[in-house]
Amino acid sequence: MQSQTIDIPTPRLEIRNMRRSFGDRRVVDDVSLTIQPGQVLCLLGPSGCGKSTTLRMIAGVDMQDSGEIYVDGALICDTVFRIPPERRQIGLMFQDFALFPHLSVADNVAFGLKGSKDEKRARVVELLDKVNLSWAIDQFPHRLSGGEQQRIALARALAPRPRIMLMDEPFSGLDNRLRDEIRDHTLSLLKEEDTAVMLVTHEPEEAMRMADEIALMRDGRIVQQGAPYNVYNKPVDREAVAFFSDVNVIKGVSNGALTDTPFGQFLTPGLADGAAVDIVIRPQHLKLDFDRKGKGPLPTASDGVAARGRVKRARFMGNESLVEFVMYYDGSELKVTVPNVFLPKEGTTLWLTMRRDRCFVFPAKG
Ligand SMILES: Nc1ncnc2c1ncn2[C@@H]1O[C@H](COP(=O)(O)OP(=O)(O)OP(=O)(O)O)[C@@H](O)[C@H]1O
Repeated sequence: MQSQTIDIPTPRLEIRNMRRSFGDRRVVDDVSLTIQPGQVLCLLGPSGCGKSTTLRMIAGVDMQDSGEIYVDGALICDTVFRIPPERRQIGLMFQDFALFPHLSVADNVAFGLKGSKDEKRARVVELLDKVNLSWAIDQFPHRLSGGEQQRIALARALAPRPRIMLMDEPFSGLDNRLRDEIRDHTLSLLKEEDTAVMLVTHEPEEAMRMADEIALMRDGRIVQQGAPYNVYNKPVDREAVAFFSDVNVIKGVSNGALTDTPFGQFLTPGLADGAAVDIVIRPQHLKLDFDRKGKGPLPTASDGVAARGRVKRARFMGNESLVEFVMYYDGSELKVTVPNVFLPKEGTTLWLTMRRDRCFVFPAKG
């Protein structure tokens, strides 16, 4: 019988079982990740969960208590062996990207480059062209806008052709108007250069926009990892749902693998009788319909189940309206977001329709 070999590409970056404590507090707890060339992995999590510490250890400016770091399959750091930061071929970009104020744009971009004067100049010209700032080659940083300085910092970080790019909230200093444009441009440039990217952010929207893969971090651990679609649509727990958007939590108690809710009975298999249940749904996944003399919509099975609620408050939020309800069934409160302007009066009765496949069922914590 012939044996088959499966060709698994060597990751550009692999970290295994990384741990780091400060005092008796473990801030990075057994973190393992891989990134392929040309792939963007977003390390996403709330402030203080250990993202930057993870990044600093990979960059070599902090040292893990245990764990290993490999680049293209070769060990670059464990607790005994350590290649210094400047020899790791890792590019860094932080929110405070600090260009050298006394150097021209050309000299800033050429700063980490080796080779002849002509070779350096050619690379500077190539990169400034890629970030659409060829015209600024002889300018000094203070003459440029925040967005332009950020693009120069990107060119500087990419100039030595790093094998890996580590980015810590690199866009958070930019105003909203610029941010999306610069994010998209940065992303396409990083892909073009085939760099493996680890981007640290606490903003789910940024991670969804930039990432091929999201690693969701909480209290020093990776709690979930996958493509943005999967992390958003198959969250591991209630906190993971809530990290991406506002949520409604319908509380219930499982009995005979069923839980009563304003929307009828829900299947809650695998839960013991008497177990507390959280049924979680995002406000944008509830649909609204008008009340017709006490009667609501007649949804098909795929539309879900309808229940009556009374408007408690409605607010216009810019792109959408947020309507808060008190449910007739049990007085529980639910929020619904509706595109554009929809501001029903307080006390109006409306029907909410909930699709079961949009809900997440978790055992309640605590
Ligand atoms: N050198 C240090 N000494 C002591 N504690 C530290 C040190 N560096 C980080 N910490 C603590 O470790 C925890 C994780 O910090 P880290 O900067 O990795 O979090 P983060 O997820 O990047 O947060 P943020 O998004 O706010 O930057 C924090 O509570 C921080 O105060």
